[in-house]
Amino acid sequence: MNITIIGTGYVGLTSGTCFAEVGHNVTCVDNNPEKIETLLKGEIPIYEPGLADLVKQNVAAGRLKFTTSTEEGVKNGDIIFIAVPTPPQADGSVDLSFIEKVAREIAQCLTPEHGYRVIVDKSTVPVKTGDKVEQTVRRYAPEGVQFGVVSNPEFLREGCAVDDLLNPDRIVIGSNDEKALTYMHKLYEPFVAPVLVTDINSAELIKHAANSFLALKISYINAVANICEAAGADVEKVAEGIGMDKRIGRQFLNAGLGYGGSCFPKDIKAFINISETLGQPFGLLKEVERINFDQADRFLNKIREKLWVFREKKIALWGLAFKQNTDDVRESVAVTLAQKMLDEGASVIATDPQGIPTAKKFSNLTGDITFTEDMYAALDGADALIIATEWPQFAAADLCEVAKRLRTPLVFDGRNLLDPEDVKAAKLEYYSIGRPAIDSN
Ligand SMILES: NC(=O)c1ccc[n+]([C@@H]2O[C@H](COP(=O)([O-])OP(=O)(O)OC[C@H]3O[C@@H](n4cnc5c(N)ncnc54)[C@H](O)[C@@H]3O)[C@@H](O)[C@H]2O)c1
Ligand SMILES: O=c1ccn([C@@H]2O[C@H](COP(=O)(O)OP(=O)(O)O[C@H]3O[C@H](CO)[C@@H](O)[C@H](O)[C@H]3O)[C@@H](O)[C@H]2O)c(=O)[nH]1
Repeated sequence: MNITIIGTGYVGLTSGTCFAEVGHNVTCVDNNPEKIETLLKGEIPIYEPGLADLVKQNVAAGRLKFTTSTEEGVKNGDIIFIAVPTPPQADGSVDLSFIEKVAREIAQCLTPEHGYRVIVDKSTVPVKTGDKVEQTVRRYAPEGVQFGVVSNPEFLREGCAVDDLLNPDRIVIGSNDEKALTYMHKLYEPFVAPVLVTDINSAELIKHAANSFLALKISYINAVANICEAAGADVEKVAEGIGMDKRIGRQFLNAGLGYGGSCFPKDIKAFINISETLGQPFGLLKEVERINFDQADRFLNKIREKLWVFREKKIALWGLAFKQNTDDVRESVAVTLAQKMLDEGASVIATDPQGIPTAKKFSNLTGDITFTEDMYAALDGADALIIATEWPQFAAADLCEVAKRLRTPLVFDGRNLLDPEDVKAAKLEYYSIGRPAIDSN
């Protein structure tokens, strides 16, 4: 089929490439000329494992194209996806101006000669946005244009997006238009995954409800971790014990510094706002947020307690990305921690396998911060090591080397990555989340 994706960011580029990979002809549109230029040169603007090769292969096969022209995209695509940002506003509500603009642009490019078109929203949007998209396209399109509107929320995780797209747990298709549904079934035919068809409002709600539930699991285990700390129990054992119940499951029960990234913080805020707007306030989610934001402060207090003050302290920071296997630093807890320590006068030397260029470009860190590619060099002469992102490289660190390089063998592990037995063998003083502290003696 001929597919167009408007918005070639994390979601647009990875999903467009995966649609091409299963045999569709895909045109990816973006209004950022720099991004399209990079892609046309054969480079990709983000780090996502496996994506660069897939882009190259599908461009070479003639199935994947990039352009800045929405007109060209609309001409090429029987199915037109919208994958533009839906950022939060100050009150938590969603800024839908990017969606509205694209809906208008699509409408103005459509002609009756194009025949029937399906307009699919893949961005994460508040329930009832589909209605607005339909009204807007209807209002701005020339008379005689035929189209259907679909909500097809995206559930990919950064860092494993290609696999999530090619082998999804489920595909959710929401539409009240039978013809649009036929197109969508054909589009997803090459995928071996259950397809759930719903009305458009339910599909939109599924996305916010799913992200909120995952965030709730994280805050739940973090609250349990704090109880474990007070009681001298081990949250890792507790999570294992809870997670062995198939009804609960072990995933998303990793205690730590809490959730960050471009999705959970904004989507939980949005769902709180949506529920209030609909007159059904979702107080539970406010508590999820509170627990999450307190996690980083609790961790900082733990560090302050040992270092006394940050001023004139050199801190080695392992992690800048909001999670492992990505270069994305949007709403990264690691970056928040770094800024708070810098504000209190620490000098920070940070490392991350992929996040250094993005942190330099986007995170606006101010103060005495330097970066190094070498995770061990970051430790030289530092007063403490802080682990803030769950990269496997950090989990597999040579802890004797860590102890040798630090000025004082103090380690604060915000992601519970290190094995307590290895920590003891390396004679480190060690503090993590919801697990007993380990003394260096
Ligand atoms: N990042 C994720 O892991 C993820 C996963 C699932 C859903 N989502 C949702 O998908 C949506 C997009 O997220 P993202 O992370 O891909 O954002 P992004 O910022 O990485 O990409 C969005 C792209 O849209 C482009 N754009 C904006 N306005 C445009 C216009 N008028 N015409 C053409 N291009 C335009 C931007 O230049 C940018 O490249 C959001 O609603 C987000 O919540 C994101
Ligand atoms: O047990 C866990 C799992 C995750 N996290 C943190 O939670 C955040 C989000 O992680 P993850 O969900 O793996 O990454 P995202 O790429 O943000 O993916 C989420 O957000 C996307 C955008 O909406 C959805 O598509 C995905 O299904 C959803 O998992 C990160 O800061 C992680 O460090 C924890 O603290 N503990």
